[in-house]
Amino acid sequence: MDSFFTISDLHTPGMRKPVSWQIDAGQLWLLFGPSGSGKSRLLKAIADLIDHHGTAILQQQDCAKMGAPQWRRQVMYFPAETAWWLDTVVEHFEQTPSAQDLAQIGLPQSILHAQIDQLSSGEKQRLALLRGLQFKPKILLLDETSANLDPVSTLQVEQLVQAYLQQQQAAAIWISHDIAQRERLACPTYCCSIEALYTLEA
Ligand SMILES: Nc1ncnc2c1ncn2[C@@H]1O[C@H](COP(=O)(O)OP(=O)(O)OP(=O)(O)O)[C@@H](O)[C@H]1O
Repeated sequence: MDSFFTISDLHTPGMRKPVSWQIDAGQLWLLFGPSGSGKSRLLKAIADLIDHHGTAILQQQDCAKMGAPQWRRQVMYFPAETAWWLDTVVEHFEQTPSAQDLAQIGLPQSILHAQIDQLSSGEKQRLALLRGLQFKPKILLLDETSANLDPVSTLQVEQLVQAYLQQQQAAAIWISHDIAQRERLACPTYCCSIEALYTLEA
């Protein structure tokens, strides 16, 4: 049977070795490793945001044969530092999130009309996640998505991601330095150090 998502010999400057990886629908992988070891570069290469060698195939669709914007909507990178380009929160959404959508990640409805430059980094990370999920990506590439959050908000974000993966039969790679989070979210099979990926032969 064809695999859901396969990367083969993926390599870019900043990564020590090419990486190959097979990921099934519904899986949530926690990726960890020392600072500067290439975790973010790997996720950016998977999302086709930076020049790279190797292949990435999602449900038999080859990244190399697809336009970058279309690929990035399906294989979506959520950076640690979120990007905003308009004045207020609501202007960045295709569909205005409901009060319930916001409440599930601990945010009030009034935040929709807040100025972007008045938000904390943790508020921006949660809003960026909500915004990205509206595009229904099949692969979430989460770069320290809860690093700026308090414990309650962290749990809310974890629940949102887990529910999304089940509902949409999507998959995620989540970079996290938080050992407790790794234990909560991923059974050992789905927890992986970048060094282990580097040692696997393609
Ligand atoms: N354009 C580039 N060309 C070559 N190397 C780069 C480039 N950009 C970044 N690097 C280097 O790639 C290495 C890996 O960076 P990366 O951001 O992937 O690390 P990381 O594992 O995500 O670290 P952290 O946990 O601190 O976020 C770093 O040494 C960085 O300096």
